[in-house]
Amino acid sequence: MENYLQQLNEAQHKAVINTEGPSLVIAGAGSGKTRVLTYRIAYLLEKGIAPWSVLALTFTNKAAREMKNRIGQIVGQETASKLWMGTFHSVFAKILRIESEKLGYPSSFSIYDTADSKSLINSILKEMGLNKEKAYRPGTVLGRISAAKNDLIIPAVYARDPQRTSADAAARLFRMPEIYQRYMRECRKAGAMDFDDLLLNTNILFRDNPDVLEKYQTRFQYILVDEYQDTNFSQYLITRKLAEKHKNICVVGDDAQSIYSFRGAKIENILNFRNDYQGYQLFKLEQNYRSTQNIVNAANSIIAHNDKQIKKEVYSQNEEGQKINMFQAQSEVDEGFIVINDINDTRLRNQCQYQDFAILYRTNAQSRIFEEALRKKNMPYKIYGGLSFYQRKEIKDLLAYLRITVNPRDSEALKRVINYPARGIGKTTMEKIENLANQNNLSLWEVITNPALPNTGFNSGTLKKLSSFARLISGFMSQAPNMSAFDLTNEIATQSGIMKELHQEKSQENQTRIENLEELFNAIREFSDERQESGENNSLVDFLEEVSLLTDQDNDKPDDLNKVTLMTIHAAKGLEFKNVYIVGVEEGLFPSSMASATEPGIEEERRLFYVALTRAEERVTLTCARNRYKYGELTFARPSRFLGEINQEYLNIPAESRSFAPTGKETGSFAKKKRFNLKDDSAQEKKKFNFSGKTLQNNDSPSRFNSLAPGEQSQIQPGVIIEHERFGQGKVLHLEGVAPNIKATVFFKNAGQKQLLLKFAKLKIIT
Ligand SMILES: Nc1ncnc2c1ncn2[C@@H]1O[C@H](COP(=O)(O)OP(=O)(O)OP(=O)(O)O)[C@@H](O)[C@H]1O
Ligand SMILES: [Mg+2]
Repeated sequence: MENYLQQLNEAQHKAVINTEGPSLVIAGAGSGKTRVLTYRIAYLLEKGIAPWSVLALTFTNKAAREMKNRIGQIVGQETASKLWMGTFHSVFAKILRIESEKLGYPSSFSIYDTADSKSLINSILKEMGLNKEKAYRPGTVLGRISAAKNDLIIPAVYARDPQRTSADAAARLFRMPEIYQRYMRECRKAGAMDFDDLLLNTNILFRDNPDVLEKYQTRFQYILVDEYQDTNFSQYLITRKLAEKHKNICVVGDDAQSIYSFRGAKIENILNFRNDYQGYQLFKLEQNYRSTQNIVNAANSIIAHNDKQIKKEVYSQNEEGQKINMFQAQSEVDEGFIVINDINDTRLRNQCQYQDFAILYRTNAQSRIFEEALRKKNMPYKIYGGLSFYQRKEIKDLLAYLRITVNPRDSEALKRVINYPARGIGKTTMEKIENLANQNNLSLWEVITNPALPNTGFNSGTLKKLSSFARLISGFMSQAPNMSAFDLTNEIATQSGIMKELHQEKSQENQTRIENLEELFNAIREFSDERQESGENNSLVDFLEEVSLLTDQDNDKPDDLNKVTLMTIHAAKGLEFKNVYIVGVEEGLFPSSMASATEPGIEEERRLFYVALTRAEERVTLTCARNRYKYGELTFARPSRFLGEINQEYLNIPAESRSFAPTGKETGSFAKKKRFNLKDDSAQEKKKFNFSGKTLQNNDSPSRFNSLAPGEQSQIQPGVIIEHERFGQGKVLHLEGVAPNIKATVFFKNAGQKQLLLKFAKLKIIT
């Protein structure tokens, strides 16, 4: 057997073999947290713990797959395949299917994706006559419902929660409680759960069924969670409940990499851990194995600008490595070419593979420029997120047929295909059916198949069309139990008329669609075979579940190996690449303009920047553009404040890009100044963890007026109210010049219009 324990340093080794009781591993990026978790599981299995009594929760399915694979190499794949391992959503979806009856759901419940949820919200808004109101955008409404669910606030409580209702009132969303209530009702009628329901319903299941909770508490002797800093309250509570009995819970995380608070992630979960599990063991890992010294130091220097963090240091004993490169391009198109050319040069010079390169951006929309440049150069690439394979129209159409076959009450799926291919079931008919469904508290399917339907005023032509659709679906339903998922899908593609429809008009577009559907058949076959081999469930329900729970990191196909990777930084969490390009490092883009308004927002963006930097093993390149199109208009872009915040020692700035040389006072080496000081349980340490405590608040500075730090300078934007040491309060009118020589024109109430050079002016930002 492989001696994997030798592949650990002393601190990691300790964290692996001390398996009993609660453990907290908090450590910086690339220090082997995921490796510790992986080897800890291998170690447990080797000691004879049954794989099905281990529950391991990862942030993506891909991470789970890789971890399982690695464990399999040590203890045998068969044993590894029996672990309960996956994302929160996929593991608890599995448990919910087993226990669905207790919640009044069918075991083949559908999982609504974001598009389904938005479409449902749209219908609800329409019914309530709110669809023309500007405040009620489906995305906004869904965001609020999602936040409520992840805080375990159900509709009845929502309406009584003053914090929520007053926030809604401020956003002019007065009818949120009712929308939320209706949304829940519709999902239930449809036998569907959205992503957040998977967690909420798990909590409800455990709350209302002590026997069920006890069963899983007993089963899961060991619970392990990766990326703990990004769990939300709902997830936190699930693990806490499950761990109550054995208390063998090990969580690993890095507060500096918490980047999902916009989705409800709570950094406080780490703090709660300390309170919930008295006598827990704390493990700290200090050595980064991933990156060069230069990259680690640069990353430390940037995260040091955040107030709210658990102080810790990470060091690398890898090579010092080269400095971080920076390029400022004229335009976004130039940025694309600079990056692609640099990838090509580096690949040839350093004999790298395409797969050694990643281009990371803040928003999906930035990918297009790089895709075009890569295509022009004939370089292979794979792109994550954005419009993934499973979001294509033809794929969603066929999947919708599969969904209603396993759960005919799935109204979003039904709406999608009842008239595709065209069957003459028009909008008016659908509106009537939806009304009937609402009035009688039924799903659309229950209306269509209702014996009383002929008495509701439809003409005989329409009735015929509806019953022929119902017969088609019923046919699929009765075939389903006797057919493999693959054969059934083929059958449905033909009998539904989708294939005929696509073959009828011979266009390039339709040809591509047919190829995509064939790809879907392949995916189903692969899924069935793989699952069969490992002895896991491989029904159509399981396939649909897997597809609906794919994350941005998951569309990695085996043939996708030697390609340049394009992804958002959020999706890059946990991953590593030899060469990393962080692009669009500009104010308003990164940090994003939405986040720049508040200090917590900026801190989260800074953590995101830290995550981006620490993905790299050898080389980091930062790029920005002078001009960029925004909403169809060419705008002047300023380099990001983050460029000024990196300790200059670690940067290589070409002469033509000197304009963003940092000017701030933060040039001392953070790495040398501060040692890792996360000590176990000392009173002083507790204080540091207390985020609301004084130690982490920086608002008691001695003088009221200082020159602005480079980070703050970029908060000075037209419209911002400032207070000047001598001139008093004034409003910023406009800015000119490039950092660090930005001049602001300000109108002061008492002193009139003045021009200030921001790097010298002694100011305070008021709003
Ligand atoms: N003791 C070690 N010896 C050699 N390589 C190691 C050691 N520990 C970890 N590594 C390697 O260092 C890299 C980073 O490890 P890992 O991904 O586990 O870190 P992490 O703390 O989970 O990072 P992140 O914070 O990005 O999630 C991996 O390539 C891993 O294989
Ligand atoms: Mg990790």
